[in-house]
Amino acid sequence: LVGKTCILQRYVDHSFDHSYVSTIGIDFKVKTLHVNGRFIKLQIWDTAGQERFHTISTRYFRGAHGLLIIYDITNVQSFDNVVGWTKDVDTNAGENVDRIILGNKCDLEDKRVVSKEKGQQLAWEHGMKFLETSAKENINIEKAFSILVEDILKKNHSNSQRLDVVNLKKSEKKRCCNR
Ligand SMILES: Nc1nc2c(ncn2[C@@H]2O[C@H](COP(=O)(O)OP(=O)(O)OP(=O)(O)O)[C@@H](O)[C@H]2O)c(=O)[nH]1
Repeated sequence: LVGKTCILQRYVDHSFDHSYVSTIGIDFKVKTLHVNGRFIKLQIWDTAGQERFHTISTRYFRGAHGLLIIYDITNVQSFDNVVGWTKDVDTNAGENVDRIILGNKCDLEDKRVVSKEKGQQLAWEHGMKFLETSAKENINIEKAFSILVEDILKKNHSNSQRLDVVNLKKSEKKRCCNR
């Protein structure tokens, strides 16, 4: 519910849909970019936020070049869950995988419960980049992806035919006693 699907829709389809349809399992969209005279095909995976899909989601970011880890600035639980996700990412994604933390729904300033400083601090502690975004108002969505793509390209993936970017929506995850 942090807005993963909306962020992807805003970035790829340039639209925002108010109706909410929970992602089941996994979904992806493709976007082609023209960077430095080359065409880059981005495959962006949208993983389900619910705990019952956790294993699937984890499996999908193993092969990724970059990860967006997203919370909702109006939901403190989603922010706490990002901490859990960063650990999962450390375990399952390679060290070389570029990561960015996004605090989404920044248009809802009156409902904010997570300060921008808290988000920046968390990202800094994990050596990640950070942005506040709004899929609804189209704030920093393009920028988030272009920062990630730029970092990926810098990291010598330039010969790769395929760049997979996982849109990690872990933030709604509920921690379970047997994990
Ligand atoms: N105000 C505001 N609402 C947003 C924003 N992004 C998403 N939403 C709303 O938040 C709800 C959830 O959005 P989704 O993109 O479906 O969330 P999700 O993280 O993909 O959810 P799951 O697929 O269940 O994991 C929807 O009702 C959206 O309209 C935003 O930037 N601002």
